[in-house]
Amino acid sequence: MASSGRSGVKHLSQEEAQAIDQELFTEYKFSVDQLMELAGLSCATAIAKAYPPSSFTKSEPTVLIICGPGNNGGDGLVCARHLKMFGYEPTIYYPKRPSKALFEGLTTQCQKMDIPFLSEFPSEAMLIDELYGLVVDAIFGFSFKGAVREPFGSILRTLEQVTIPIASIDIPSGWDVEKGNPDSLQPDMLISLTAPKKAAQHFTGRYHFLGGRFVPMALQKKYSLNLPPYPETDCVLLLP
Ligand SMILES: NC(=O)C1=CN([C@@H]2O[C@H](COP(=O)(O)OP(=O)(O)OC[C@H]3O[C@@H](n4cnc5c(N)ncnc54)[C@H](O)[C@@H]3O)[C@@H](O)[C@H]2O)[C@@H](O)CC1
Ligand SMILES: [K+]
Repeated sequence: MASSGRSGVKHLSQEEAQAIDQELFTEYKFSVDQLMELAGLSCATAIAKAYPPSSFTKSEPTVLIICGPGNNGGDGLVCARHLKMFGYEPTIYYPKRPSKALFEGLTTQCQKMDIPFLSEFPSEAMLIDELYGLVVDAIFGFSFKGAVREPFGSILRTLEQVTIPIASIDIPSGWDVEKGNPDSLQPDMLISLTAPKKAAQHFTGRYHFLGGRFVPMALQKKYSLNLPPYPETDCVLLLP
């Protein structure tokens, strides 16, 4: 069933999100690297708009980025690299790394840019609040299904306790892609890539951005995305 939010933009089911993703690769011949770069850049840009370095109360604009095992995690690695370029101090936690050239390359790029990778996740939410000004949740995106498996269950339980803002990439992790999850993370920011997923209708944080300005018009029309126009050359748009 079609659904749309206040802006009139379509909210996608899990199946539709995966179908558009596949079509971008198979019919439109984009590569994953290309779209991941644009997705990650959108996320870093949205973060820079909502939380400029000058707004951080810490002496440095420190950001903890938690990357999951799929492409959502890849978006997080790209986002970290751009945040560093924008003057932030990102730190990455990446516990489950796929052995694929794409992810290995993105990891090396971050390492060579002196972005630290934590070997263990902070055991207490209080430690995260003390050390960082923002958390980026790049754990799960639109392919998440079922009950959360470890080590991500305990990571999410810790994140539920932090008081600093959380910015979620594409889906707040632990949320059902269509139904949401009132008992899991409640992020302050959501960056919906391509188009919001149905779960975004349960988002109550301050900033809902649309990002990933790469969907060709014919594909937007085929899926009736009804995307609002992005301003000028911007790669992100703040939704009402
Ligand atoms: N088409 C698009 O719009 C684009 C999507 N991108 C990103 O790609 C994401 C989708 O990526 P993927 O399809 O790789 O999937 P995800 O990154 O959503 O997650 C899949 C991974 O999570 C694991 N997983 C799934 N359910 C789990 C559970 N219950 N407990 C523990 N682990 C679980 C899977 O085994 C798999 O390793 C999007 O949300 C978006 O962030 C971008 O990279 C590029 C463009
Ligand atoms: K996420």
